[in-house]
Amino acid sequence: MQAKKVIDHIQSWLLNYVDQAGAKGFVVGVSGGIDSAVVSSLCSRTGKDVILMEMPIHQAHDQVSRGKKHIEWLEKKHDNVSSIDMDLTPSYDKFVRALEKNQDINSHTDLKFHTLSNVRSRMRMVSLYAVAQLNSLLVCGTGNKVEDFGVGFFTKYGDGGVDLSPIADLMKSEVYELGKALGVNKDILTARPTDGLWDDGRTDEDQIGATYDELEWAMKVQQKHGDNPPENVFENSRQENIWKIYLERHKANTHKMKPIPVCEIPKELMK
Ligand SMILES: NC(=O)c1ccc[n+]([C@@H]2O[C@H](COP(=O)([O-])OP(=O)(O)OC[C@H]3O[C@@H](n4cnc5c(N)ncnc54)[C@H](O)[C@@H]3O)[C@@H](O)[C@H]2O)c1
Ligand SMILES: Nc1ncnc2c1ncn2[C@@H]1O[C@H](COP(=O)(O)O)[C@@H](O)[C@H]1O
Ligand SMILES: O=P(O)(O)OP(=O)(O)O
Repeated sequence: MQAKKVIDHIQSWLLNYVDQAGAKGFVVGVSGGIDSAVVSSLCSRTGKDVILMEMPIHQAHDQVSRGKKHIEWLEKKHDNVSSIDMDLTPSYDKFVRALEKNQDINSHTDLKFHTLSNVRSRMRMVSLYAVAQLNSLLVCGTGNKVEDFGVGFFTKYGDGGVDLSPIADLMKSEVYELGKALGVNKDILTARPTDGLWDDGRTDEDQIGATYDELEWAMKVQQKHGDNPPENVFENSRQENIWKIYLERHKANTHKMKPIPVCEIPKELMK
């Protein structure tokens, strides 16, 4: 990949899109992870208004401080960049208490944590859109190709609810390459990817059972062979297992990758 040229390409794409939309710039949630670090850096380079939002919800300290450091770096470097620190923890806690009054969430621990992880992501989406509308900005997405079109590892209408998606045609390893070329700091480049949505601090790899490199490999297998690759594609049992993990997630999450189904009314019923 020609990283510098890809950066210029995305920068022009962002500029063209925001201009034709008649918006003033972008709002980006910054988590301390690589995807949001790269997207916020790319948006900052456009010269348009950029608001970077840090939105902790019972967040691990290291994630918050990586995010803050990155935001400070971009604010120093670019006059068009400003930031908002919005602690969503109290609102989230209130929401959980209200939910508990109406739903028995405590008897299904796994389902409770899973559900609430997605609530966190959706609360951030609500906050990003509020700030976007108040400032005539667009909500810029941070999903990469493996998350968005491979395993569907994002929250529907949470971090998946965005206006435009500048890095969704790049594999995770390519996002790291851009990160290096953009000068993103080492703490972010070496942090283990995590959605930061779970109190026990589990990483994406802990959740999925495969690394992003492994998932990338599986996605390439799918691109080449479809959903039924020949046996000889797999060199060992680990590869067979990764393929199973990948395909299962891909199939279960296909609904997130397509427009929502609309019930078409037969013409004869409309007469
Ligand atoms: N980028 C990241 O790393 C990132 C960000 C956020 C979340 N995550 C992770 O992603 C996962 C998201 O959880 P999820 O996928 O269970 O939640 P989700 O809310 O994204 O998707 C599940 C919901 O989709 C709907 N749905 C399910 N099947 C459907 C179908 N066939 N057609 C239409 N709609 C359907 C239902 O409303 C269901 O509750 C979690 O594990 C979370 O930790 C990762
Ligand atoms: N703590 C956070 N502050 C701001 N924005 C955040 C935070 N955590 C996540 N985000 C945004 O959501 C996407 C996806 O997050 P994952 O950590 O991959 O789940 C992230 O890129 C931020 O834009
Ligand atoms: O989306 P981010 O920025 O949180 O990156 P990662 O998923 O690598 O933590």
